[in-house]
Amino acid sequence: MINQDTICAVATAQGGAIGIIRVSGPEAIAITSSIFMPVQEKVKLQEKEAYTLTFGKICKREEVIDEVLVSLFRAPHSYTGEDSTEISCHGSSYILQQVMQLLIEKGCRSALPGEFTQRAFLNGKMDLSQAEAVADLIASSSAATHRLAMSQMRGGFSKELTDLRTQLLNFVSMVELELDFSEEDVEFANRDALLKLTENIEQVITRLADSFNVGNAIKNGIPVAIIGETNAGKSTLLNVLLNEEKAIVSDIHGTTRDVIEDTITIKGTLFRFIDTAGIRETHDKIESIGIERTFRKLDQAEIVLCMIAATDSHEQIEQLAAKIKPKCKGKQLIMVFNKSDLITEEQKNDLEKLAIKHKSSHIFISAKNRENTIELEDLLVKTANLPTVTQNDVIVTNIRHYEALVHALDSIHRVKDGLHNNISGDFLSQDIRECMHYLGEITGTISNDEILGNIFSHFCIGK
Ligand SMILES: Nc1nc2c(c(=O)[nH]1)N(C=O)[C@@H](CNc1ccc(C(=O)N[C@@H](CCC(=O)O)C(=O)O)cc1)CN2
Ligand SMILES: Nc1nc2c(ncn2[C@@H]2O[C@H](COP(=O)(O)OP(=O)(O)OP(=O)(O)O)[C@@H](O)[C@H]2O)c(=O)[nH]1
Ligand SMILES: [K+]
Ligand SMILES: [Mg+2]
Repeated sequence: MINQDTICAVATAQGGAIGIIRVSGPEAIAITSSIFMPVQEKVKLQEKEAYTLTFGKICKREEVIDEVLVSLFRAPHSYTGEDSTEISCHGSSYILQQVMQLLIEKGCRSALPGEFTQRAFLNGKMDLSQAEAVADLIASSSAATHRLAMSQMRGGFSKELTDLRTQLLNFVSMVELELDFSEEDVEFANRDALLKLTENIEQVITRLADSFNVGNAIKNGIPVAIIGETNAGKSTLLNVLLNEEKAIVSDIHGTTRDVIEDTITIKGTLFRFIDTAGIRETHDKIESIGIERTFRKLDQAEIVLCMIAATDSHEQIEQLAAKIKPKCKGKQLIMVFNKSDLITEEQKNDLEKLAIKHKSSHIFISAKNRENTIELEDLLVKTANLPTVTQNDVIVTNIRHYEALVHALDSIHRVKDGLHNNISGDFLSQDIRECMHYLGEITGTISNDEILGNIFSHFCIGK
């Protein structure tokens, strides 16, 4: 047994009708029993079977704190793999604190964030990527994020990586066996078969690493930067898209100085809208810093809304386009002509020609009057073009996993090059071992306290 402490925590959010306290560890049942009196007095909690529910009361000296239900789990058949109980109380924070205090008096310790799930991991109930998916599942707020987290929690990702690792292990064992017979110049590991396997592994890892683009977009939102000259109406548009007065709007040029961002789901796609400081020549020090940030955000965006007041002169528009277009390579650029309420049909046709000349998709809106803004939203969803995911898709959503995959890919490339160049077995085995190491980091076969601490400390208490 790795954990000798018995831990307890409130597992439910405040404000509900019922509040649940979770207890887990070797003394979980004995300690719970010591503060709990079953209504049927002959019954003893310690003697009850696993997966049963017992009704009774919890008293502090003479005073009844609450009437509760206690559920019972016996190791290894529980979430943590340890003996566990759950005490369902009425959802008063006073009651829950009183029960927690009693448990602690009898020898429990308050659980750290994520400690139940950490124990589940340490007791082999799940691997590390599955444990991380538990946190994602709790945080999921859309069908897509739910599907990704559910697929990862149920082990789709783990299975794929474990399979790869097993293949590599078989492969490296043979190479290392050859090293033992180095005098005799034998070849147990058929180099052609190895090369084929390497190419296969390279393909799988590449696919997984590439899926991070989609995974990250689904989980954190597709970054959309709203860029343009001062007073183009960027902040007005942000507020319309978010349906909230998030940014200050005024007729003063240079109102927005710092980057303002927030996410919202439009037709099932999560977007992260980023309002930026308007671009203009300025001697104002703070505004200049804001404009620098604008360009940095432009860098991170996948979609760029280049906002232009339709009332601006052609020359001004050309200048802006010249400044922004070169910075949008590999991004989707949409020219948004705002304030179309202020222009004539003729002016509109002129601008249309300009947009066609620049070969970029464009739209006319009036942010202030909310004209055509729904069409802009539709255009955004179409431009984002996110694939719909199912629970069977294996998609990387976690930056830690992505980084490990990039390292693994690097090592597998070296293996491949090594095979092509006929390098010696000991170098080959070193590169294979390295690849295995990085894959093992994802599932937690390889882990250290720092990594674990970092992961579980971001969980909520009681999970
Ligand atoms: N009340 C309550 N609800 C909950 C949880 C919980 O711990 N308590 N969960 C927790 O987050 C989730 C459910 N997860 C769980 C996973 C495994 C086991 C469990 O007892 N597993 C045993 C038996 C499996 C079997 O019957 O085959 C095992 O793994 O051996 C319990 C809960 C969501 N809802
Ligand atoms: N007529 C008209 N006015 C608009 C429209 N959209 C925004 N405005 C006005 O234009 C002015 C500037 O709007 P903002 O949203 O602050 O512009 P911005 O691009 O964020 O400006 P900076 O933050 O200074 O770069 C405000 O007075 C808005 O009310 C529109 O569609 N039509
Ligand atoms: K402004
Ligand atoms: Mg603004």
